[in-house]
This record gives sequence, C-alpha cells and structure tokens, in this order.
Amino acid sequence: MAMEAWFMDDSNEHPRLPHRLNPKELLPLDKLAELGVLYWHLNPKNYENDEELRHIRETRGYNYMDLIDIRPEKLENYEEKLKNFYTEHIHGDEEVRYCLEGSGYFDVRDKEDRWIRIWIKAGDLIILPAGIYHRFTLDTSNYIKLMRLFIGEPVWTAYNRPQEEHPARKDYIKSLNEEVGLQYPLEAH
Ligand SMILES: CSCCC(=O)C(=O)O
Ligand SMILES: [Fe+2]
Repeated sequence: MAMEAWFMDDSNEHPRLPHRLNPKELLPLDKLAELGVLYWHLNPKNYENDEELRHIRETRGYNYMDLIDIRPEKLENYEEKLKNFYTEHIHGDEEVRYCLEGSGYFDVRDKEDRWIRIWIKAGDLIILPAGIYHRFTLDTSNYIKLMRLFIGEPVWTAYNRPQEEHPARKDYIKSLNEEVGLQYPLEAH
C-alpha cells in the first residue's frame, strides 16, 4: 500500500486522530514531490540486508544510522519529546525517517501554508527537505519504531516557527520558487 497523505482540518484537538479535511480525498503523492518531500517503500523486515536501502544510503551519503522506539518505556523524556516533535519547526538539514514498525503522522506545510498530513507505516521511508515547516505525532496505534539517517554527525536541533531568516528556510523557499517559477510566499493582491 502506498503511503497516504491528505489535507488536514483546522482542529487542534486530539492530534493522534486523522483530521481529514475531506474524508475521501487523498493527496496525489507527486504534490509532495513538488514540496521536496521524497518517499520510498521498502521491506521493513529486511532492513539489515536491504540492497535498495543500502543503495539509497550510499547515493545520498547517509553514513549515520540509529533506531528510535517511540513508546514510554523505551524513550527517555517521552512526553517532552513528543511535545517538541509536534511543535512546528524546521531543521538545518534533511529529516530522513524510515518506519520499521507501527505508524505515525508527519505533517508538512504546503506552498499555501496548509497542513498536509502524511501517514507513515512500516516500510515507508520519507525525506523532508531542510527548511520545510513540519511536525510529528503518533497516531492512535501509539507506537512507532523509526530508523533515522543522516549525513555525517547527526544534528537534531529543531528551530521552531517563525524562522524566515534561517538560511535553510531561505534556501528552501528559493528551491520552491525555482521549481515552479513562481514567487513564494505568493504576493497578496
Ligand atoms: C522522531 S522523528 C519525528 C520528529 C521530528 O520532526 C524530529 O525528530 O525532528
Ligand atoms: Fe523535525
């Protein structure tokens, strides 16, 4: 099953519920590519010997790897970490996550600043570009095991919104404008 993504409603309650704006409407995944969000589906049972994963890591330079188990018994400062994950932020580098077990939601902002909710399940590998506003929450399964990949020494620093002057944010906006040949943020008329 391909990863699902949809526009979110504007309720701030119960983040772990799906919050689909239009219950039957999924976002075509090429809309995510336009935002610089990349995606692969791999076999999560084979992550230790997966040629495709090895190829992705090699071609993109992901020499760092660790696993993170998001459940209260396994993650130190669970509540605080989850609170920070769900606070809208950017990073100076890509965020690369491969779901090995469980599931969860990565929310990203589109070009019009709407939330897109991306449902990650076992086998989904996702790359969020540096500078994209995003957040993460568990879903009602309340559990996810993720592989984190990084180029070189990992930096997990989150810069909470607003970050319009952050170099990664500026580069990201520039990359969006180059791709679509439009000015963003769109000028108000
Ligand atoms: C634990 S991965 C998802 C949370 C996130 O956005 C982050 O780690 O920066
Ligand atoms: Fe993040």
